[in-house]
Amino acid sequence: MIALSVNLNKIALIRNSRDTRNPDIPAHAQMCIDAGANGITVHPRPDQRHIRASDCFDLAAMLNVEFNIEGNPMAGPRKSGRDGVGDYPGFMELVREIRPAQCTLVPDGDAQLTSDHGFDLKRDGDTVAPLIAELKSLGIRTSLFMDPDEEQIRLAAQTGADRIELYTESYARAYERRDDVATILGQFARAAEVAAEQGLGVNAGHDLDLHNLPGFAAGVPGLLEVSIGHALTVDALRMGLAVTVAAYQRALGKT
Ligand SMILES: CC(=O)[C@@H](O)[C@H](O)COP(=O)(O)O
Ligand SMILES: NCC(=O)COP(=O)(O)O
Repeated sequence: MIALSVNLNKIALIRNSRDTRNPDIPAHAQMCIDAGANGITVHPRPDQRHIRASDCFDLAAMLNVEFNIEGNPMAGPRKSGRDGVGDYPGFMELVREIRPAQCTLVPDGDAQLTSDHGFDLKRDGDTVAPLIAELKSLGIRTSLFMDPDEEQIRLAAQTGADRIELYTESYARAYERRDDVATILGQFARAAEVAAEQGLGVNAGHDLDLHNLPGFAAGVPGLLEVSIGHALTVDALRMGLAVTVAAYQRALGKT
């Protein structure tokens, strides 16, 4: 069974466009859970453009499903600069305080529009490994955001991480273009096989949607979890959140 973890970033983006709590983040997390979501994912960025540190505490207080916090482990403290919005404590500090079920480390720069690459562990492996060890000592499952690159995935295993999250943008774009989907999907399937050989669990995410998800779920062996937010939120504008979450579960082959 592939777990569906709903990413709430874009619901928070709407909330931040007014000085209000509407849409209420914990309430929408609960709607996702009531509709069958297996987990909730957030990506608190230093500029708090969408998910804020305070949201992470609010969610941690009410979630009864797995909580996955994603972000750049090197992101330090940042003043919010906005009345009524708390400061960003730094990614690792936030995770240390909350101790979510899972933490997915993502090598994002502050200026990025969105996550757009996996780790280069040839360069950053020695930096990442002790952070992985600390998170595991806190009882947090660790995952590294990775491109479907066999060599990099082998390096991911050497960091001591529990899982990788395959960065699925290249698959989503190939699917849109209807261009060489089988070849790209084969790269992800091989990457998942290498991960499993290395003792790593396999998650996946970024630009997965109702159209490309069934093929990915069927084509990538041993997939444990997908985290989906952008397309799911857009679909929810059309179909409603509960109906949309159920549709994504069906796209994962669950009835
Ligand atoms: C790591 C990844 O691909 C997503 O989890 C990320 O959260 C997307 O971030 P935005 O929602 O800020 O685009
Ligand atoms: N890790 C991927 C995620 O949480 C959501 O990515 P997206 O569906 O918003 O592209």
